[in-house]
Amino acid sequence: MAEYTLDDKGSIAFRITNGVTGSVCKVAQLGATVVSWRGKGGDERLFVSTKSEFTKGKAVRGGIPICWPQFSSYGDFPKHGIARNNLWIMRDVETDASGGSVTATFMLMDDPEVAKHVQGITLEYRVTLDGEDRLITELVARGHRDTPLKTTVCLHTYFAVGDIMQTSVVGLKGAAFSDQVAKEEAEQESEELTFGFECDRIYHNNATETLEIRDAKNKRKFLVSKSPELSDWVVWNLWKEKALQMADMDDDGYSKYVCVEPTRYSQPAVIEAGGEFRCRQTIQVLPM
Ligand SMILES: O=P(O)(O)OC[C@H]1O[C@@H](O)[C@H](O)[C@@H](O)[C@@H]1O
Repeated sequence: MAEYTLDDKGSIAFRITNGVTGSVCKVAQLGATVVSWRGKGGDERLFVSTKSEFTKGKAVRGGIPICWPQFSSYGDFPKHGIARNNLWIMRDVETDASGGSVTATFMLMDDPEVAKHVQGITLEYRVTLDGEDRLITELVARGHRDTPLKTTVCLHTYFAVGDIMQTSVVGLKGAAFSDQVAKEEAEQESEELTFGFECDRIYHNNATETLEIRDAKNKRKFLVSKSPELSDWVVWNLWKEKALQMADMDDDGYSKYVCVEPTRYSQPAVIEAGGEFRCRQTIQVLPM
């Protein structure tokens, strides 16, 4: 089931409910950003800063912003692209009675702001609450233009954690990464990546399909998986000092989230005329 609702700042959002599992998510019209995902018991799984503005032209600070057609500032598009801060429409909702899943499909609205940056691409986003209480988000970009478009992409998920000091990311031991804070290449030595500092890392060309986020304070763990089209993992927490400087982040916001982001960065995707690019993340929450 899906219904219109308002997000926290009074702008339009869509509430999607899975009647079988009891899970509910909320997708803002702004950026088709999934801004809430709760299980049957009401536990919130995504972090959203209370200072998020929810206005066109600005991304939501939290949830799952879609960074497309560019990850970060690496290219000619605005930082993290134009999908996250423009308006989307909900196209339809399908319920798969046998599998117990519900999928809402969103389309990026073709308005002048979008057309100013990229033309001849249809962008579709499918948000599924499946029968096993998983959240699946899939982005599909279809080309109908004469020239191919080179893109990078990132599903920039802010996971809600009880305390960042009791949080770790597991599955990256031995992985090479670009440290965007120290501006150097490094390799992860430990089994668990723990926090206590500004962390901004691109684990490039990393084929690990699933990472585990241990949220010890909430006694739960997230399993986050990426489809093979997403070649990289990004892990980001801005930490104390930068949280104070960031206008749309709560002062203590850094302690309540970790971003683990399935990303396509190392080798940009090329969308040919008549072709498409598809990528997906799947998230599950388990007790710990
Ligand atoms: O402030 P923004 O544009 O939402 O970006 C947040 C962060 O997003 C991460 O993906 C980047 O690796 C960081 O470098 C960046 O700071």
